[in-house]
Amino acid sequence: MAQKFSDRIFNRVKPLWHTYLEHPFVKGIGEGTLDVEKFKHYMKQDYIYLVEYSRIFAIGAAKAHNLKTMTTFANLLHGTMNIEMDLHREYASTFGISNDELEATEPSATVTAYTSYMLNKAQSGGVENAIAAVLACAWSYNFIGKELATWPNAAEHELYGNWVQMYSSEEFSKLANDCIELINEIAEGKPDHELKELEEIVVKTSYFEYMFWDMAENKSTWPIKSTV
Ligand SMILES: Cc1ncc(C[n+]2csc(CCO)c2C)c(N)n1
Repeated sequence: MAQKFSDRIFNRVKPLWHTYLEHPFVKGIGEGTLDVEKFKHYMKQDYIYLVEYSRIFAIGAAKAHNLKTMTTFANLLHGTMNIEMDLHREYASTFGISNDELEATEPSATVTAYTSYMLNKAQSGGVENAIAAVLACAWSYNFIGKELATWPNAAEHELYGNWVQMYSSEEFSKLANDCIELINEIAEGKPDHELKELEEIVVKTSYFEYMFWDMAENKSTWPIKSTV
């Protein structure tokens, strides 16, 4: 059987994704030692990241060529805005952060660059660009979640256990697999130069994922603090 496009992509990003597992922020979640102030910064930034990210699912649904693709994007949109963002709202409420405060978070340089890149790719291309833009996010979180779930007590940790459980869950594995299935369907019959472009989007978003972990670890916003 011919190699699936997702296998080709995975071979390319695997070394990169393994560096996530070595990242101090991700290790801190898995080992339960992460500084809670870093986690709060991450949660707030991730919340507004997910707002922009959700727009890509909506663009994908609008650009879909068939009902199955449209339904998958709609399910991902629903899952993100309701299930995934509920996790953030629950964490925020335990930290005494209101939903309004969450929503009013000023996006960091990394979040701005990452979401602008994805939105640009999704808006300037066809439905295949939208799926390539969202693939690394949904898939790499499931990759990390499933790995951390095998670490001793990670899924039972009183604070970070819910995070590990959510991203390793069957429900999120299904969402990631739906994205993988979509990219394979969309890749069918496409010439290699077009596949290369899609692969590039997945590689770039994988780099942005690493930058996101760095941003969280360093609690960074913008390089120069504004005085205006
Ligand atoms: C920076 C960043 N990247 C990826 C995800 C994970 N994620 C985003 S959408 C989606 C699919 C279904 O909601 C998943 C798993 C995140 N939260 N933050």
